Formats: sequence, C-alpha cells, structure tokens
Amino acid sequence: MDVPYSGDSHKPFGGKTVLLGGDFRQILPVVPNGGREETLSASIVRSPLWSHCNLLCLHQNMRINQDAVNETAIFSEMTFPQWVLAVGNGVAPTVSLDESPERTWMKIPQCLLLPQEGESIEPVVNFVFHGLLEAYRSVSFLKSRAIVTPTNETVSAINASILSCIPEETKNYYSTDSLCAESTDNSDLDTLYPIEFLNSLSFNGMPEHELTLKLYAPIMLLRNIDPLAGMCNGTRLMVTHLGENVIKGIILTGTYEGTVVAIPRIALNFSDHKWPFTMKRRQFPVRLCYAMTINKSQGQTLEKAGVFLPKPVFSHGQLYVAISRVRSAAGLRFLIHNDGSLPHDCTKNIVYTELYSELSYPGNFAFCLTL
Ligand SMILES: Nc1ncnc2c1ncn2[C@@H]1O[C@H](COP(=O)(O)OP(=O)(O)OP(=O)(O)O)[C@@H](O)[C@H]1O
Repeated sequence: MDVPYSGDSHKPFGGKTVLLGGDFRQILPVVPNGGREETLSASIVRSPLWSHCNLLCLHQNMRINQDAVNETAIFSEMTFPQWVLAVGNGVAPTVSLDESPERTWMKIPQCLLLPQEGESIEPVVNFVFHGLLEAYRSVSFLKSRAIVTPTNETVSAINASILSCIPEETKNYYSTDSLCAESTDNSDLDTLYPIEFLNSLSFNGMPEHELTLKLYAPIMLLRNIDPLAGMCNGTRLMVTHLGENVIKGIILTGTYEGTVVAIPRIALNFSDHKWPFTMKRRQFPVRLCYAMTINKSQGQTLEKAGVFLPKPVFSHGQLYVAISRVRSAAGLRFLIHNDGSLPHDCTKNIVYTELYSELSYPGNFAFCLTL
C-alpha cells in the first residue's frame, strides 16, 4: 500500500480495513513481571490505533448450550449464562473476607462445588475423568475434558498423578540443554551454570527437561510447528506413537481433528531477567494436558471442566476464562483449597473494571479498523 502520493501511505495498515476480534473479559496480554497498570497499558484499548477502531459488538454466546439459557437460576436469581457474564463483567456479588479494601472475594454457587477432601485432588479428577481407565484411549473422551488451574506447578503435579494411573509403558525423553553461544561472552558462565543446573530450570512455555509420556496420553503443543497442518501453539493431540526421534499424535480438535501428525524435537531459546544468559533446550515442544493452566485453556471448548483452585486466581479475566470453557453448568465444577480459616466455597475474582470504563460495552468485540 506504500504507493507515493496515493494519500493512504501515512495511515495505519496503509489505509486497509483490518478486522480484529477479542473479548476484554478474558485474560489481557501477559506482561512478564508487570502489574495492573503495565498489563492495562499493553491492551489495544490504550494503543494509538484504538482511536481508529469502530466497534462491532457480539451479543450471543455461541458456546453456551442454548437449553442452558432457559435453565433455572443457579445463584442470586441468575441463570448460569448470566452468572458467567456477571463474573466476567466484575459485577457478581462479592463478600468481604480479608483486610483488603477491594472486594474481590465471591461465593461460588453451591451446585458447582465439589466436596473438599483435605488436600486431595481426587474429587476434581473423579469429576472430570470419571471412567478414565475404560476410556483413556478414546479421542472423544479426551478432547472434551480437562482440569484448569492457575499455575504450571499445579498443572504438572495433576498431570503426573493422572498419568501414573494409565496402564501403559512409561517413556522418558530428556532434553539437551546448553547456553547460547551469543550469551556466553563471559567464559565463567559455563562454570557458574553447569548443565545439571540448566536441566533444573523451567520457563513459561518451555517443555520440561524430563518429559514423561505414555501412549494415548493427551498432549498440547507449545509452539507453532506447522500452522497450515493444524500444528499450532495450544493444539491438543492424543499420543499414538512414541519413537526415539519422533512422537506421533492425532489432533483432537479444530479443522484438522483426526489427522495424525509427527512432532520432531526442536531447539528453543529461553531467557529470563533473573539469569544473565539465554538458554537453548532441544526437546519435543509438548506437555501433558489432562490439566492445563487457565491461561492455556483460553480458546478451548470443553464438555467437562474442573476448576482446581489451590490458590485464588491472580489476574484479570482468569476466573471468567475458566468458567466460560463449558457449554452448561452441568459440565463445570470447582474444587477450592483456601488457606487457613477461609471458607472453601469462596474464591477471588479479579477484574480490572477501569478497562471497561474506557469502553462503552465490556464484552466481545470485533474491532474494525476503518481508516
Ligand atoms: N456460528 C456458530 N454456530 C454454532 N455454534 C457456534 C458458532 N460459532 C461458534 N460456535 C460454538 O461455540 C464454540 C466456541 O467458538 P469459538 O471457539 O470460535 O469462540 P471464541 O470466541 O474463540 O471463544 P473463546 O474466546 O471464549 O475461546 C465452538 O466450539 C462452537 O461449538
């Protein structure tokens, strides 16, 4: 579009109309180590492009089962779809539980709660994966369910626990880790950070050093490997072959559902402000996904979702994303393990409502950049 004197070259996107889509109730762009202000500043609402946008509001929730719209109220006179929206808009009734002036705690409807059994994760595993031992090889069983939880640490523990119940042979894949040549001007780094130390590191979005898999386990891709073949970051597959140099899996959802694809080991670079180096890890870019983080569940549609909250959510939109993965209240249950004397039917809902005050409508949009 950069044609001199066309009159449009100075405009954003060269004057082309661009259609974008999003939902401000969901998780905002993740700013590493960023607080509320930094996260809000990274939103498109604060971009200079925003003043060029025309908003086209989307009003109908297509995921929700239309029967659920007419179901009886589950809580405070609200039906399930109304409650999901109230949580997303930050207007669901709150309760005061701690010293904080912000009223972020809310009660979860009784009918969505699983009974708490000490520190055990069994109630949520039994709800989501009921009948696992008979159905663990079934694509339709695996594609329609998952446990969602705020942190990667909890995800790993749940995945390891469920995998240990699967009656198939275990296969371990170990990554090859090294320091990137460009980041090792200082020759002491090799001595300071030996391979064993690199092996122990885990960064967001990085496959684990020790990847333990079994046949028929559900896995999620952590990188865009071949988007044209449906192999994108977040694609879920069921393992069908565990070779020495290649893993094969059948794609569980989307346009390429049912296609068998091969996943190679790839070298990925990682850096963090905590460490004075960039690290290279060669590993299969996958992780188990019986459980996934709430952030990773964004975009997934599930028939059954178990929301496990050993600690409350910590960022805008996480609770809304967790509860809006399902088609009806029957597919959603919570297991809450709060600290100390806090009740197990309450959790935090974090919504940066100031973002909504910059919009005329808080919900789903298509942003039409008309110039
Ligand atoms: N036009 C449609 N007709 C019928 N069902 C639809 C339609 N569009 C979407 N759906 C249903 O809604 C589900 C969610 O759709 P989709 O994943 O495209 O939404 P989304 O906006 O990306 O959701 P989210 O951002 O919450 O993940 C789909 O799995 C599908 O079942």
